[in-house]
Amino acid sequence: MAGLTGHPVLEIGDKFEELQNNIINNNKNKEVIDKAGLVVKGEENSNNNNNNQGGERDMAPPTSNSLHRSGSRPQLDLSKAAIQGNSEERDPTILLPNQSDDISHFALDIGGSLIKLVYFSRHEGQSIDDKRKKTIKEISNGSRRSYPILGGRLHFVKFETSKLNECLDFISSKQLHNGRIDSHYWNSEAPNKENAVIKATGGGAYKFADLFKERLGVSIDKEDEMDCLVAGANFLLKAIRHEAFTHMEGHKEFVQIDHNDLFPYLLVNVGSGVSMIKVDGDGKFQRVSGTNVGGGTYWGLGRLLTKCNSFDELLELSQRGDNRTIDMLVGDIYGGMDYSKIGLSASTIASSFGKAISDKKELEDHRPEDISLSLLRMISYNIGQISYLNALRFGLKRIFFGGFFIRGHAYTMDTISFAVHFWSQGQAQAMFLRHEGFLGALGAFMSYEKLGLDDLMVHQLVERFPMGAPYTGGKIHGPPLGNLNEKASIVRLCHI
Ligand SMILES: Nc1ncnc2c1ncn2[C@@H]1O[C@H](COP(=O)(O)OP(=O)(O)O)[C@@H](O)[C@H]1O
Ligand SMILES: CC(C)(COP(=O)(O)O)[C@@H](O)C(=O)NCCC(=O)O
Repeated sequence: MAGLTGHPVLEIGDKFEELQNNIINNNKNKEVIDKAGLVVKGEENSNNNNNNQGGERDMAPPTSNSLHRSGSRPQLDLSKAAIQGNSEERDPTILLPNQSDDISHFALDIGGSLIKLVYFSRHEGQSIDDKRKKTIKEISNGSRRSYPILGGRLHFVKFETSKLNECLDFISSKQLHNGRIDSHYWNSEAPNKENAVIKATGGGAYKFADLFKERLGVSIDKEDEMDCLVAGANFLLKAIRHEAFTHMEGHKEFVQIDHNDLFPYLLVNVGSGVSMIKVDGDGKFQRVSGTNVGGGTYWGLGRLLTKCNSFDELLELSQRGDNRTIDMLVGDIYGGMDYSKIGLSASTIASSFGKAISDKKELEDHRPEDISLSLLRMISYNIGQISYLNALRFGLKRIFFGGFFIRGHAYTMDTISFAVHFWSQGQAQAMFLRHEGFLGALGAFMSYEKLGLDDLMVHQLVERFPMGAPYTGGKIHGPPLGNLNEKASIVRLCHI
C-alpha cells in the first residue's frame, strides 16, 4: 500500500574531526554539540539517496584480523551516518560511512505482534585488507592514530511474530548470528560460535529463547523492554535532528528539541498494547500507565470485523471510510443540533459504533471501510486522551508517541494530536517519532557496548531529508476531526 511505509533518511554530518578533538572530556560533549550547531541539508541529496544501495555485502562473521581499538571493544561510529530512503521507501537503512571498527551487531525486539531487527553490514569492497581505504585520525590519550574506515549501514527489518521462522531463516541466511560474540571474548583470537550471544528485548526474548538456542545455537541476552524503549527514544531525540514532529489537521511540522530541555516527557509506545513511560533522563524513567486497547486491538478487532488479511489493508480501507454510518454523533442524538452548552458540535462523535445498535443492520450490512475508520478513530482518540491524562498527572507537556500502530499514518496521528490538544486546551503537545517502531530494537542494539549518548553525541547530526518521516501522503481521509475551538470551553480544569 503506497505511502504507509518508510523511515527517514538522516545524516550525521561533517566536522567529525573537529568534534573528535573536543571529546576528551565527556562532560563537555553537550556543549560541543550545541556550539557546533545543527545544519539542515537541502533536498539536493534526496536524489542520491539510493546510490549506495548496491554497494554492500551482508555482515560476515568477524575474522581473526578483525579491527578493534586495542584493549577496547569495537565501537559504533555514527559520524556522517545517513538513514537512507525517502518517505515512500520501506524500511530504509542508515549509512555509517565512517564506521571503523569491525562491529557485527544485530539486535531484536520481539513484540506481541512484530519482530523488529536492527543489524549492521559492511560496505562491499571496503574490507579490512583494502589498502585504498580512507582513514580517520582520532585523538586518543593525546596521540593521533589512524583507523581504516570500513563503512557500512544499519538495516531495519520487521517480521510478524507469528512468523518467527521467517525471522530465523533471515538471520540464518545472512549469518547474522555468527557475527556476534559475547563481550568477554572480544579480545580472543579465536572466537567460538558457542559463545555467540545476541541482544534481544520484548516478551519474545523470554518466550523464544530456547528456540533461538535450538535453531541458531545462540543465547539471548535479554534486555528490559522499557529500558530499551527509553534508550532508543532518548538517543533519537537527543542525537537526531528532526526526529520528532507534530501532525495536526494534515500538517506536519518538525520540532527542534532543546537537548537541555528534553526531560521530563511522556513516552507512549503504541505496540500491541500501550505503555506510558515518564522519562526523566537517560536510564531514569517510570512506567506510569498503560492500556490494553492498542495496536493489537485495532488489528485484531478490525480483522474479525472486516475479514482483512493484513494490517496495511485494514488501514487502507479506513482511508475510504465514512464513520458517520456507524458512529453515533451528537447531532444524531440532538436532532442535528450542536450541544453548545457543553461545547460539543453536532459532528462530534458521541459514541463510537453507537449506531450499530440502533440500526437494524447486521455486520455484513456495514461497509468494512466504515468499520475500519470508526475503529481506528476510536482507538487513536482513546490513546491520545489517556496519554494526556497521564501527562496531566505528572505535569508533562510533551508526549512522544512511538510503536508500529502509528505507522506514519496521517489520520492516526491527527486523531491522537486532536485528543491531546483538545483535552489539554492546547497546553500539551503530541509528537511522533520517525523511527516509531524501532525504538526498542535500537535500544537493544545500543546496549551491546552500553553505548551511552555521550559516546554518540560527539558527532554532528544533520538532517538529510526534512520530510522523510514515515508518512502516508498528504491527504487526510475520513471525517473531519472537529474544530478545536468549538470544543475547547469544556475543559477548563485540565490545565497542566
Ligand atoms: N505489518 C503489520 N502486521 C501487524 N501489525 C502491524 C503491522 N504494521 C503495523 N502494525 C501495528 O503495529 C502493532 C504492533 O506494533 P509494535 O510496536 O511492533 O508492537 P509489538 O512490540 O507489540 O509487536 C500491531 O498491533 C498493529 O497495530
Ligand atoms: C505488555 C506490554 C509491555 C508488551 O509490549 P508490546 O509487545 O505490546 O509492545 C504492552 O503490551 C503493554 O504495556 N500493555 C498494556 C498493559 C496494561 O498496562 O494494561
